[in-house]
Amino acid sequence: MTTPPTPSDSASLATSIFSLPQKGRTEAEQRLARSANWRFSTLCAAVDTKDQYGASSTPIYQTATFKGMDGQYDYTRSGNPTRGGLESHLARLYGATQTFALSTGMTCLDMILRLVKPGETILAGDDLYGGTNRLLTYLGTHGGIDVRHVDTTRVEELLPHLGPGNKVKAVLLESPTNPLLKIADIRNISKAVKAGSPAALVIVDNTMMSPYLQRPLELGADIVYDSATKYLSGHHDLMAGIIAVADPDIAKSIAYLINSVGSGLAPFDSFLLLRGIKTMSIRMDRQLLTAQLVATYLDELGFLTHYPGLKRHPKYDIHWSQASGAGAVLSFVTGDKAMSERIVGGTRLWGISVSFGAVNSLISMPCLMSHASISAAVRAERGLPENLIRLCCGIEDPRDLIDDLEHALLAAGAIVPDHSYEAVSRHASEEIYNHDPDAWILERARAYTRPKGTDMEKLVKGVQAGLGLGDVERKTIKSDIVVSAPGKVILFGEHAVVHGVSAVATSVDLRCFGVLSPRSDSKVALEVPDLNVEAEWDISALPWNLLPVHIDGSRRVADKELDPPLLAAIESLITSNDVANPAIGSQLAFLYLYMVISAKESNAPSGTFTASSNLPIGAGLGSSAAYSTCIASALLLAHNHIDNPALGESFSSSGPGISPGDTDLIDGWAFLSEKVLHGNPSGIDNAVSVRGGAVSFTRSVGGRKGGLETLNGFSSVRLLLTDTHVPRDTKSLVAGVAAKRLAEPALVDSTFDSIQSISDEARGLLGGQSHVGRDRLVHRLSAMITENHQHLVTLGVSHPSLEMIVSATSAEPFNLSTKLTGAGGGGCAVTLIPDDFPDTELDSLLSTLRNMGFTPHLTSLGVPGLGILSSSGSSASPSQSTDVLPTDEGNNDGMVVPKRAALREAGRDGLASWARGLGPWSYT
Ligand SMILES: N[C@@H](CCSC[C@H](N)C(=O)O)C(=O)O
Repeated sequence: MTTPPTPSDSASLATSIFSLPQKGRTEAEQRLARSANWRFSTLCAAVDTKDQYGASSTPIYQTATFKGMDGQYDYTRSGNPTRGGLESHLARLYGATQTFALSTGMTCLDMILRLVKPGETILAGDDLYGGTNRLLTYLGTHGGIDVRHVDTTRVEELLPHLGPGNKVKAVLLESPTNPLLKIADIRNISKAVKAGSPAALVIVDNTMMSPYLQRPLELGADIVYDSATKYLSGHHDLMAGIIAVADPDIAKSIAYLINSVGSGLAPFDSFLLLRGIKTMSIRMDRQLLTAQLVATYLDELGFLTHYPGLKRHPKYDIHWSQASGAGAVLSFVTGDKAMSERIVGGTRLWGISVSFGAVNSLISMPCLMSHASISAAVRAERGLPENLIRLCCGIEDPRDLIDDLEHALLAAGAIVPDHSYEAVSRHASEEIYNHDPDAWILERARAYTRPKGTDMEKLVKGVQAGLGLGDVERKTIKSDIVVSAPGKVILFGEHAVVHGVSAVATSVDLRCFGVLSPRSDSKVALEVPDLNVEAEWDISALPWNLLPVHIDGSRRVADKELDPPLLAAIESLITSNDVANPAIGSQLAFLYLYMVISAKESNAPSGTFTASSNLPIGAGLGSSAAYSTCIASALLLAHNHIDNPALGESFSSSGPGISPGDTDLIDGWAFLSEKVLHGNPSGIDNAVSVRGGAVSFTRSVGGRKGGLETLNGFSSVRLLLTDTHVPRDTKSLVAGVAAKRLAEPALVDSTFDSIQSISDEARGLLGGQSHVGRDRLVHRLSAMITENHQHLVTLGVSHPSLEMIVSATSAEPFNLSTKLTGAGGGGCAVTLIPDDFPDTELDSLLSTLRNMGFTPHLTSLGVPGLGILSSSGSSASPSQSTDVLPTDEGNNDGMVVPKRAALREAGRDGLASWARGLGPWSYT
């Protein structure tokens, strides 16, 4: 090979802190000689550290420059003692003359492939990591390099390319390949390349194995590289890559490139990597055992499973002749992409993520994630199944990992219980595991079988047969149904509303989001991560016999009242009947609506409802009504009781929407759910949540007529909602006002009259009848907010924390109007933000409030009500049940996360952008 000119400082890259200081040289050399006989795990842990203070772990030399003119180091791009220490340590692990630590595995490949010149040829595998394929494609299109993909599992496939006159400069191998775990015969390929193309370099991406399991330099390869982000570091907390070479000339060339480009690993990452390496062998020992169990389990269940630890792997013997373990990555085929997405979305312990080698286990669909940068056509050409699932085992207890996977396989309908299997007791199972994990896993797999056929109907029948359900036709939805609904603030009239005064409430742009996703195991499940709720029920175990009305078909119109015996029976299924506890209430309300809307068992669909909200819970902002609206609308959509905007079944000729009839229907069911949660709610919260905008509500008191009026003239206004975090007791605050009215009737009644006038004016302004301009509207609303707050102070329901917010916001330079909202006594305050309020002042107000210990949320009033994701619906294509989050590359290289999982993981602050990214929504 041609060696580029070697700069004098390149030598510093090839040196380590333990080998250099003259004082310790003899000692270091002695230790090196002794370490020649040490086994791998000893080598991992025995890091040779020399430093002036005797530090036991290699210090971090966090410096860019080094003083002096004749020292070993001058500049960290060229060499750094921490990186040098790491590289010396790694050289022993790889059996290399020299190793280099770089910023990523892909940087390693970039450096190595710079040794190939335009016009020369690279031979690479046809099953390989998507990022590698991307770089090779780039070199082919931009670097004038002839890149050829061949089946590297067959040495004879390479031979024609190595014939006379060939220009092969690099043969790039993965073994096992990513993600199909195919095996290349490194030893024989190296021999063939040396014979046919002596100038060519055999390069091995060893990431799947790490030097612990496979050392390709010993098999004849010229250059090995590893993504140290994986097993070497082991914790997914850094990115790094390692190049290992045997030939000093190749080492010089690589050193030259690394120094020229500046791709060496930073000191802190070098330190972290050095720390991770010490535990590599024990981590991997555990990971390998688990991978073997998982692969055996899937194989026994009848999935086509790729793992070189399985005896029936076509290259089992070759793999074990060149490696000492099968690794901790395996992949399997389900035959159905939608099913694979359900499996991936159904796991808890297995994290949905790219990469592998970390202590925590990961699950992914390569075609949608790590290999998405390879076009679908090329993937198909190379035989990479779209439904392939890749599993990367961590160090968790294998029993928990199998439990979790089994649960997801069952829920996805990928396996069904084998009815003929006689289960062993839990105790016996533990005994078997303790004595013989291989026998244990075979026993586990015997309990299930794969359903015959792949379509959903057959799967569901398989589940029913397995559960002995005879002819019960269990329904499921075909794809995710995604809904959202807003919370509310009472703008005017709280407390007075209890005594017959009108209240005005508007929707607020903080929302609950819900996804109803299909499953096919005859279960219904509820997940509300904000409340730590994760519950599932066998549909057949629900108290169907207690349903009050037995009619054909399911229920379209909501009952006016709850059915106490049914509610009590559902309560008994839930571990506690403390309805006031939102975690319990959420389950009760969901199951109640689920049963009553289904009306009979055979109508009840299998599914998982997942809800998460960015509304503070229990702060008087209508979080329960938003949740109720979500469950009601999702269940009604599942039964096709309301039109699905996704299917173009809209009422409006101008585009998809939710008809007034459907809006009323949803509101009725949301109100019933509110009754489950609150006993005797006014109905204003669900009305606002379903309809959005603003409503005026008058309670029927003392024979006077009450009612609800939609205020159509309300357009969105900015609002600051500030949570005091002071807990309050609504009941005692309401009782306090009633007691005050008894004690001071004249004062309280005149206060109520004033509040009624405010509500009347608000009704006029917001109802669209009075045609005032926008400025005047905001000005009047501000004045009425200040006035209404004073009345609430008179009623005795404010709190020092609320008064602090009122003073802070009304002070110069802000001059804003604030009132308490809801019950008062703590909870939230609302501040109207005029349209022309400067952003700089808003920022300063937000920090003022935060410094006072409050949490302000900037939001809008009068936003739309119930939303249904337009691309969701019971008849949509199953493949739409995942979200593709495009990367910055803007191609199809995206990360796909099942909607249910993405919702769980979005977190309070990420919900709104998650929802926006899903596609167009239809609103009431
Ligand atoms: N978006 C990334 C995906 C990284 S995949 C990382 C790893 N090699 C794996 O196989 O999981 C990219 O485009 O590179």
